[in-house]
Amino acid sequence: MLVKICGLMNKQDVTAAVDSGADYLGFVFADSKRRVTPEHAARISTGVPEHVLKVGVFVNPTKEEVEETVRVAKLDLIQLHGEESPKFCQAMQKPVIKAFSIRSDSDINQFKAYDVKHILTDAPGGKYRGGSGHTFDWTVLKGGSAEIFLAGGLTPENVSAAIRETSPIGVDVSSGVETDGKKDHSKIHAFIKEAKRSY
Ligand SMILES: O=C(O)c1ccccc1NCC(=O)[C@H](O)[C@H](O)COP(=O)(O)O
Repeated sequence: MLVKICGLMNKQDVTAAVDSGADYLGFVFADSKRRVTPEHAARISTGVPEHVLKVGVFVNPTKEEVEETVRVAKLDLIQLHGEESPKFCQAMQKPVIKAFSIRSDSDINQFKAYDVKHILTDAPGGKYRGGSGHTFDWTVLKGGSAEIFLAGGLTPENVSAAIRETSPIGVDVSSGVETDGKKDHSKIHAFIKEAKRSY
């Protein structure tokens, strides 16, 4: 089970995620309370072991913006969280995680047009496009055949049930490992332990 800890904003939180066994680290470059600059992401992820991959999260970016951010922040993957087309995803220089907001069964039909590394399913955003801390109806994923990365309102308490119900290839979390809006190292540790145990 792959685990992505998203919305990392400082070195201590990056270290806690790595030491707890995270596979992917997410840095948000879109409009968000968790937004970081490419330079800051580069600074706080210096020294991360090579097997832990750095993911840049974007919403409807330009190709140039992604390329510059990949270069400065030394990203390994690109997460596209807006209405990016299959063609745009194809044009990326790094493997793509394409995120979809899931409102109903029909949303899963969009997946097949995308030839990407991972499909990530998330709850519809609120003020921002992601990181809302809300879950969506996991039963809609039962009709799909794609291997998905599950996100949206996951916590150390519900991740095990979420994995059982949806059999994802990976799980992604941001709000559920925070206390009072800040990453909580004991929650990061508990989340990763539960996710890896539930596999
Ligand atoms: O996390 C954000 O603030 C964010 C803002 C804009 C676009 C995407 C964003 N996050 C992307 C993620 O991968 C989150 O981990 C995902 O939406 C799940 O968030 P949460 O429900 O808070 O666990």
